[in-house]
Amino acid sequence: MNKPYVYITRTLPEEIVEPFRETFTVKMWGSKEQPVDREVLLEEAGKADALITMLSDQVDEELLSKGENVKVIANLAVGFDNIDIKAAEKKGVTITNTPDVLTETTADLTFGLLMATARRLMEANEYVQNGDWKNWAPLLMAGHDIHHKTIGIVGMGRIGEAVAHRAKGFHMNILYHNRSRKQDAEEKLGAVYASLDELVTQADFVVCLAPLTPETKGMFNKEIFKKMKSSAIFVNASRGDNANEEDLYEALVEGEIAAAGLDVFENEPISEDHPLLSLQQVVALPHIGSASVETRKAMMNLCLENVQLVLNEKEPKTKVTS
Ligand SMILES: NC(=O)C1=CN([C@@H]2O[C@H](COP(=O)(O)OP(=O)(O)OC[C@H]3O[C@@H](n4cnc5c(N)ncnc54)[C@H](OP(=O)(O)O)[C@@H]3O)[C@@H](O)[C@H]2O)C=CC1
Ligand SMILES: O=CC(=O)O
Repeated sequence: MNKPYVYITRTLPEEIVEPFRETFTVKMWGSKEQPVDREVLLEEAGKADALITMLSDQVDEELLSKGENVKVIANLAVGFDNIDIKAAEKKGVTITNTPDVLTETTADLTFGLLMATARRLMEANEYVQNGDWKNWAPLLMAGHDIHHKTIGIVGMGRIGEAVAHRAKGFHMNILYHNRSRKQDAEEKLGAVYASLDELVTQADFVVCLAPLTPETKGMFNKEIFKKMKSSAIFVNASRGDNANEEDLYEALVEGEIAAAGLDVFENEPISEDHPLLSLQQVVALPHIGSASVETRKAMMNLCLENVQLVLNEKEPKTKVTS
């Protein structure tokens, strides 16, 4: 009997894929960095029983209709805004993602980004490397305190809560905003529920960790930035589209907020001449929230395990539903 055919849209380490070659025929797009050509993906979908996709691949009706035999698509991310879940469900294709295994790693990065932005670490590093450091000065590279300040987390889910744990260690006051209250986070962490307006007016650090949905798209806009403190720092580690970048740029230039730490952008990779990158008070990272070697390997393994389970007519570990 022919082995099921699994197509992976990037080159993953052979040590991860190899154990699965006994049960599947695996083919991978030949680059670790470049996204798969759309035409190649459509063609491969036509031959595949399963796909492993990246967050940069659009899984839409066109792709689903080409993949006549595709039973499962495992997305190497917890976010699944690149996938038309309803269309997949209509076609009977199982979609899986990678929750939990990346939570702590992404929280580390989010809190690290908050710290780097508040304490101007990137600017200070560049200052030293450029040979500009000639003297010690009382206000040289002075930034903003983190400890005992107020953090406002929009999207207090798995990662949001893990960020709140870190914030608690820094004796921060924790506000959060979700569509529903999280009693456990309130009890364990002393987090206080707030409306979005209350949160953005009171927080020193506004951290977005909500998924990208029609409801959250552009939620950080001109009006919201205007409500923030002029000393506020905005951190976005969820999806770029949750913030309106033109409005963010204006808020930073007009001094309506103090700084921004961004791991995600409306268009990724962000172009090097993007206005946001011209601002010293912006720390920009290339979407590396979950990028530790350990976590990325765990995510890859989870995708492969989910594919194996579905192809063996079993429930996957982490199925996404609409
Ligand atoms: N930068 C990076 O590399 C990474 C980014 N991410 C991003 O982080 C996101 C969160 O991941 P994770 O914590 O695992 O997801 P969860 O689903 O656990 O958490 C998402 C939270 O957002 C809240 N939420 C949803 N809709 C809204 C809304 N309209 N307004 C306010 N809150 C809302 C949910 O609560 P409720 O339903 O009550 O509203 C939930 O608590 C991912 O979707 C992804 O986009 C994840 C990993 C790495
Ligand atoms: O952005 C990354 C994810 O896992 O979602």
